[in-house]
Amino acid sequence: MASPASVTNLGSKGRPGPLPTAAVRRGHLVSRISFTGFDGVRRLPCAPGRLCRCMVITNLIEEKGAQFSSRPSVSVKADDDKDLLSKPPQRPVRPNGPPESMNTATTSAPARKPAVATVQERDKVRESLDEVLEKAEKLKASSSGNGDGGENHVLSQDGVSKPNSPAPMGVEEGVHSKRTKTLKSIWRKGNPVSSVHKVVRDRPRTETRGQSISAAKPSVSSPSKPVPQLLTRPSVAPPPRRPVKADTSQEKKGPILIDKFASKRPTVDPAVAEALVDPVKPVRGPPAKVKDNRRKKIIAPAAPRRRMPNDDRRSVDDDAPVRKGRRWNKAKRRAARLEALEAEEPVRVEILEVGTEGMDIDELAYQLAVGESEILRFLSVRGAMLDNVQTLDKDLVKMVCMEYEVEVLESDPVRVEEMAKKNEFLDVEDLDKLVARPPIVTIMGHVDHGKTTLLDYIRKSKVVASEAGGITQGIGAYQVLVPVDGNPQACVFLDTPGHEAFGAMRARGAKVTDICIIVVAADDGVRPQTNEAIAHAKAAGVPIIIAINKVDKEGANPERVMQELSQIGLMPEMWGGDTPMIQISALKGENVDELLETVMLVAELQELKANPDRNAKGTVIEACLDKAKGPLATLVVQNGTLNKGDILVCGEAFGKIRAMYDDRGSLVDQAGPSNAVQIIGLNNVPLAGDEFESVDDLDVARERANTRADAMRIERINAKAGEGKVTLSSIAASVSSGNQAGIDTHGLNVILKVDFQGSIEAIRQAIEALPQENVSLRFLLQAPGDVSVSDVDLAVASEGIVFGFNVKAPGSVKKYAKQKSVEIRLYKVIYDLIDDLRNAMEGLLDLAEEEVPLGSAKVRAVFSSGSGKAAGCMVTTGKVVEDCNVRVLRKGKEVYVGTLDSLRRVKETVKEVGAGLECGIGVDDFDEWEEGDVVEAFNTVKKARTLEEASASVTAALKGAGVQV
Ligand SMILES: Nc1nc2c(ncn2[C@@H]2O[C@H](COP(=O)(O)OP(=O)(O)OP(=O)(O)O)[C@@H](O)[C@H]2O)c(=O)[nH]1
Repeated sequence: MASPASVTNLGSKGRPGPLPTAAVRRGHLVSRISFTGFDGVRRLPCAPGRLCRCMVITNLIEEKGAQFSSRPSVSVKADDDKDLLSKPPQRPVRPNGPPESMNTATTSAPARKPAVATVQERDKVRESLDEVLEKAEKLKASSSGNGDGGENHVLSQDGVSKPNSPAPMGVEEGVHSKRTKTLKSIWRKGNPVSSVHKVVRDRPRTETRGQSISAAKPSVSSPSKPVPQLLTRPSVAPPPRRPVKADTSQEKKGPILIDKFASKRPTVDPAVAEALVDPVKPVRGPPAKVKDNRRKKIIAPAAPRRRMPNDDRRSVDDDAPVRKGRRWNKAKRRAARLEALEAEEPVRVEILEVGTEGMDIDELAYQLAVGESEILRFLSVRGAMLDNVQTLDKDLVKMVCMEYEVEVLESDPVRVEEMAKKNEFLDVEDLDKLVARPPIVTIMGHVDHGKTTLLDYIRKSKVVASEAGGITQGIGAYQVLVPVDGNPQACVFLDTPGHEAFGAMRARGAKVTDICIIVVAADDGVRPQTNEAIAHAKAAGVPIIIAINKVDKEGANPERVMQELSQIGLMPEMWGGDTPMIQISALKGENVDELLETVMLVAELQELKANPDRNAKGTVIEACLDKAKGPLATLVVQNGTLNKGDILVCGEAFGKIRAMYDDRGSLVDQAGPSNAVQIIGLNNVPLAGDEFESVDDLDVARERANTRADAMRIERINAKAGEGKVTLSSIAASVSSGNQAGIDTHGLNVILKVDFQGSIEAIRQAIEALPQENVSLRFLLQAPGDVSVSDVDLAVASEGIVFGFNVKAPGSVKKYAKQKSVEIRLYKVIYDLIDDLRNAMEGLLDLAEEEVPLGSAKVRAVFSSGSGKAAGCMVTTGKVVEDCNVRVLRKGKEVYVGTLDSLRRVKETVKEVGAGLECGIGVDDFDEWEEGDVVEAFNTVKKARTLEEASASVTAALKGAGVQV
């Protein structure tokens, strides 16, 4: 939109030039320019009425020395001060054009009339202008008070009016928010933040559609400065904010001399002038249309003035009168911001800062200056399925950035103190006494993927030769020395408890560890237990290092493994993620050193610390009952120092340490942080995963152990008794409600006591071979140690059976069990235990009915017999016997199954009829005999089923019920 300032500086050819002062004086200029253009050919792309009024008011204000530009005046006048639009003070000016032109209802015709400036009329004009001036001053005062749209402008050094509000008109706010974002997320290598701004601001801008008056303001007010991107559309040049005269004190009010207007004219910015004459932005639509729109508004001034963002575009494109003030509502500002963002020409950043929450795809695309679809395509090639995903997690962002060679900075480095506080083994008092400790590493993974081979290789290659032979295999942990920068550093590896049905124990193992190596065979890929191991490690918040093993094998495909892992949230470092993945051959020892170095690097980043000068705390990683030594427990010290003679509480067990052995089987007196030792002296066998702590005296230890034992007992009884996992049989039960033949479901609660923790795994593995579709086993407790009274209590509460393997049940416990009618079964051989368990499970199964065929007969005639009908048959095979079951088949299809009620031969009732003889057969509830039917005679017997047979019948029954199995 053109403005008074720009108009007054344009010559008749559209170039800057002097304003015809005389015409202004006569009040002609505005109307002439507005409606016929400067030279009578070219029309201004601006609403004439608004233009005229702007000019008059602006110049009046300038004359009065007001310190605000034309914008607030126009804004308030146009929108808020209806008086000015309709009240008489403007009327007297009407013949001269400008004021009248504000009233759109009367604009066009009078504007074309040449005005006759009589003295009287001029006086009237002066009077009316006085009034206008007063109003302008009032409005100025009010606008400066509420800040509404009429942004306060202050004079800069060079006399250029600049907004002193941070975001006066929305678009500037958009710029502001953009800058904030830039600050937060964009960093450029070697550049300070301020230069980042500069880079962003200086980059080339494209034109912005729908640019509003305020959007263009800065380009006018400081044309020599870099133009913010969204402030650039010359063809929709906003009203230039002309510099207001520097010395414009309110007090300096002189008489209003219209003649002065010309001399006060500011010089026009050439860019603005060009914008105004720029032919690429022609006026859209005739002025009359604009006038009509405005007329509507005047007719209904009370109508809501809220406008949609699109209206901006239309009004700017049409060069309709600029709406200001509160019409610049939030929606409008947002629309302007969005448009500006759309129109920006993105420049790829060099460094991108990303938080843990990741980043929206559109934001990432913007920062990388690529299309969203390109990013999505790239990710889908990498195997990431992102349907309906709006936000990429940190790893995906890194991966994409790596592709575009953009460095990623993580915005939230975890401070060691925070980590320390998170670790439950550290107390607040420890924080200022922390020293570095070796990492504790666990190796997990799917069966046969090479865990043991890797552990063996590490053990053989990294334990000092003289010590290797002395390592006690049973301790479940050993320490190796890994050279880091030439210095051997300690690293503790835990023997993992295996996998299969041992999820809970593994979860405990992962909790103890600082780093988890997950072994994935390159020829097999991610398997169920790989997922399980990853889940445990993630749940425990343990960093994961992937060892892609067996790369030496034919068919090895490490890329596929990486792709599979990336799909479950582990993005390889080499793809921009943060999960180290090392390709190794555990068998040949290839790259195992690199794996260990990575372990140490990750450990270093974790800044693992502990306070050795305090009582010991840690976790039991293995426990067993030794016939000679009594309960044995392997402990990992996670904080403090454990000493021989310390009194420990260890889950439900307690006692004084009588002896301590390290991983080489040597007696030791002390174990510091991260050390694993085997101890003797507990009163009972603790559970792997139990936490331990050294306390001051035995009484405290006993009390705490008993409290814990009670709590655990109640927990087991309440939480576990009667609880079964969802199995096929439970589904079957719910589907069939017992109506389907062959489905019978049962649960067997088991309390398993063993000599070693490792035996549990062996027994569980063997038990897994038993089909459990019909009888599900619920292990309420599986622990090392002799059978105790509390085990019997648990069996009572859950109606379970106590199985003991290589353990004893003291006489008092046996007596107690007898009183409570609890069965204790003790075994020395694992297969005996399994066989008995199988028998117990099969004993719960319903007996199956089995058919025994007798013979068959063919129906030759049908005749009446009493109230019903009977079939005259010839026995073709076997025999038909009294009271047997019969099945009637017609053309191969079964039409009846039931029991034979009468069997006759020549009117005589007989017990059986053999092959080759005729007989009469009658069935009570079946009369629809037909010649040619086949009668099959059979008996049924009840038979015990094996678990496998029961399982097969369940499967068949489920299929019959339409359940997919
Ligand atoms: N070719 C090749 N074979 C390997 C490699 N690592 C392990 N194996 C073989 O894979 C098989 C299983 O290895 P283990 O180390 O027992 O696997 P595991 O994961 O410990 O198995 P479980 O203890 O049963 O869970 C063995 O026959 C190993 O010799 C390797 O890097 N290359």
